[in-house]
Amino acid sequence: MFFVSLKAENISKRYGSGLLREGKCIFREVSFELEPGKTFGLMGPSGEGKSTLGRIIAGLESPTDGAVLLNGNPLSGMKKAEYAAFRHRVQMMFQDPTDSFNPRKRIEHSISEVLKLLNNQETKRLQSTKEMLKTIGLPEEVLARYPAQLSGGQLQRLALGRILLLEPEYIVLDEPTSALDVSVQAQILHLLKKVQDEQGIGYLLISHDEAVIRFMSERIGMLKKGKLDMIRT
Ligand SMILES: Nc1ncnc2c1ncn2[C@@H]1O[C@H](COP(=O)(O)OP(=O)(O)OP(=O)(O)O)[C@@H](O)[C@H]1O
Repeated sequence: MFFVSLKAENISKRYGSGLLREGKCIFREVSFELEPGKTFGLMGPSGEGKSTLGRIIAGLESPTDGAVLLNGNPLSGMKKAEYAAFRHRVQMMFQDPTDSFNPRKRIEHSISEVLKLLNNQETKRLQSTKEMLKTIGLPEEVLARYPAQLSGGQLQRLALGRILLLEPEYIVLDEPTSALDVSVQAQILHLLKKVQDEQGIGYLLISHDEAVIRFMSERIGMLKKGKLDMIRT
């Protein structure tokens, strides 16, 4: 895989600003870089803007100032098709896996929706699904179940598996284990590490849990009082 860098450059975010109002500045001039196969851990107290920063680097929200750069190209200057490709390459995984699946549909439906987006043939779809289930360590029986018939850990594995079908280069993991029992948290973290080793995906890991961040991350930043301080470089 060739080196694809994803950078936040002097990002500031203000909510509620307009022509006449300054608004509330959440953070100011934050810069950091994600690299393939590595994890940047983002920690900090609640409400300091970790999730906002994650959404900005995933292209789901715009910064008030500064830029998100993919291989040096600003996201804000991308054409529609380029932006769609960016959104494919940079995925997001959330805290509560039950929110990631339609409760009224069997798991196989949610998985095949993603595969259809990729325009794969039926046989290729079947093969990708089987390989994905092997990677995340779940049996094929789960496909016939409804989300409520699976545990939080199993659903979070599937949420990751569904993202992996898109072959992303980066994943923003927003508190990926916070909704899970302690015993299951470690399994998910180990799975994330295994997948990263095998596929070279870069992670932005957001967590309020310092132990999780320290276990997973090559580099660590603390977002506090509107600033990002590097704790491990
Ligand atoms: N759309 C919005 N409009 C106005 N303010 C917002 C909006 N989204 C977030 N905020 C505010 O921005 C701040 C940062 O929120 P954010 O969720 O990014 O923090 P966080 O560090 O991820 O917190 P937590 O760990 O509790 O999720 C909060 O004060 C929040 O109220």
